[in-house]
Amino acid sequence: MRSNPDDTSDLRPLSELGLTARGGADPLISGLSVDSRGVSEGTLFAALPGSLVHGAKFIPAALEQGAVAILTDAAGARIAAKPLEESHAALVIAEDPRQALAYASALWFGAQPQTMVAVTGTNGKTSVATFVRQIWCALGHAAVNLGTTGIEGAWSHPLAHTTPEPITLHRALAKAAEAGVTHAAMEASSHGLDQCRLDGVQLAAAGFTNFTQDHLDYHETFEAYFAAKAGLFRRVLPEDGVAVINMNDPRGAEMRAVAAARGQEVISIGRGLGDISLTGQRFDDTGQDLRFNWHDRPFQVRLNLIGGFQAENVLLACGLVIAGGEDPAAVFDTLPQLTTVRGRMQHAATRDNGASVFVDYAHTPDAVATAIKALRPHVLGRLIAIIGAGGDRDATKRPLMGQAGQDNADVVIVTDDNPRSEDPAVIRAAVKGGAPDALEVGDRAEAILRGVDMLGTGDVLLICGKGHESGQVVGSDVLPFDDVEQASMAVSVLDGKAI
Ligand SMILES: CC(=O)N[C@H]1[C@@H](OP(=O)(O)OP(=O)(O)OC[C@H]2O[C@@H](n3ccc(=O)[nH]c3=O)[C@H](O)[C@@H]2O)O[C@H](CO)[C@@H](O)[C@@H]1O[C@H](C)C(=O)N[C@@H](C)C(=O)N[C@H](CCC(=O)O)C(=O)O
Ligand SMILES: Nc1ncnc2c1ncn2[C@@H]1O[C@H](COP(=O)(O)OP(=O)(O)OP(=O)(O)O)[C@@H](O)[C@H]1O
Ligand SMILES: N[C@H](CCC[C@H](N)C(=O)O)C(=O)O
Ligand SMILES: [Mg+2]
Repeated sequence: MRSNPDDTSDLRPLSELGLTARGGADPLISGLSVDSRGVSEGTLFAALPGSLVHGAKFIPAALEQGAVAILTDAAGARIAAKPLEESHAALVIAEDPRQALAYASALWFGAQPQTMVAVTGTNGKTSVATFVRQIWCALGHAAVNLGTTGIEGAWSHPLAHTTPEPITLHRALAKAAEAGVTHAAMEASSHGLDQCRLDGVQLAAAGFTNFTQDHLDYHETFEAYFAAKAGLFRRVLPEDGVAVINMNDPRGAEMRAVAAARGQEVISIGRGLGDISLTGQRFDDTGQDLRFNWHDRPFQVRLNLIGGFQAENVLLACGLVIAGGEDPAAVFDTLPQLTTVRGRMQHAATRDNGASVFVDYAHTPDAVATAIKALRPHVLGRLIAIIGAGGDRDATKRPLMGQAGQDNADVVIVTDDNPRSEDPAVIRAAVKGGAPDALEVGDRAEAILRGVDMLGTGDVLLICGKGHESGQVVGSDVLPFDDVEQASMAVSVLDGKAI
């Protein structure tokens, strides 16, 4: 184990990273990098096949900056054949250099929290990982969750990606372990799985929430998207690991079969079925009461969380914690202590007339439908939904998100959500394609103000899409923007209070 994950004075031979170079070369390595711009004297440069360019194109630059070893694939070795031949750098050719990098990063940084679990699925990963961390903390463990909202809990650290690339991931895990973190729950995004970013993590258990449309811009087909997610059980979770599967999802049985084929123990979750079987759910203003069975033993608990789907996420989280070795009854005892995940069905503000505003991270068609339906039992009057879709992301989901709004809400307002490099009007038009009756208000702050202004007694406004996010990405600028803040400002302005 490295005493300091950032200490590059600690040189180690390439062979200690599980890598074998051509001709038996075994140089001392000072650090790892996937980007030539991060290479310095003694670095192992991983020249990875990219979506835009092959990293091998940057091998000459990496060699010039002092790289002593290159990890790439056969295509990369061909691209940089000449500069490699002229250099003394060790060359490691791997069939899958991304996976080789993941294993090497795990060995380089060494320490990981002792008990780690991962969760995949189109929606619910952040929620499940956060609940797992909350349960572990309530049981007295030093625990973190790692994903879209960064690393949170007993140790915190910001992250740019839901599943960071292996060097960033293992550096963070080593630092967390160093700080005393013993338990970690991480999100396994489909991009992360497809690129083997978490293949070096030692998992005790892995969970599957659900499978619906997202990220077809990257995976292209539903089957490729499912195969990426199935990689968590097919490849990353070891045979003695436990798979925790939501059997209510239409693809749950298929995912269970993937796990069973590896000989993994399965804990199944479902409504009226499975090892943890949800048998009753009663909603009120501040949350819900749940009844469920753990095998044949019934439990009844209070959940201070809004949204029926959060019960599924919580029970999946329980399955993961139990799979990690905790006593089931002790796990279920902690559930009344669970708190709202930031930006997921978060209560943001209340108007003087009693109408409420909620903020939720629904950014897929299924999530929009699920979130609106989840609020319905809490709404006496009209349910108004604000919807937008991100630029430079799966364009085919846009009309489906609009339609999910139109089918389930009483009023829909279509607005902007991170247009990135695209023309926001084009994105809004696509969303409106599925919600022809929607009101279109491009400026998100104005959309929120208009939505709050519509609220009569008993009405609820649901602001979808940005959840915990703190910025609106327009072009390459990130403009400060927070839905919760905007909602409470709108309420203050309209109810005549000082801001
Ligand atoms: C689409 C995607 O996932 N891309 C990832 C991929 O980059 P790429 O294949 O596009 O890279 P490229 O630009 O073609 O370059 C190829 C290689 O050359 C290297 N390079 C490039 C330029 C240079 O000067 N020198 C150099 O060495 C790059 O570091 C790269 O390794 O490999 C890179 C290195 O491993 C990743 O950093 C990068 O993630 C980018 C930044 C990204 O935005 N990914 C997003 C879409 C993502 O992963 N999102 C998911 C969220 C999913 C969810 O919502 O559930 C996530 O887990 O965060
Ligand atoms: N079990 C679920 N079933 C359906 N929809 C859900 C479920 N859990 C959460 N959602 C919806 O998905 C949204 C995002 O939830 P969460 O952030 O937990 O998902 P995620 O999988 O981490 O998303 P991302 O892909 O951005 O990382 C929520 O705000 C809610 O609208
Ligand atoms: N992890 C998701 C987040 C989407 C959030 C939404 N606000 C958007 O920008 O589309 C993605 O990158 O697809
Ligand atoms: Mg997430």
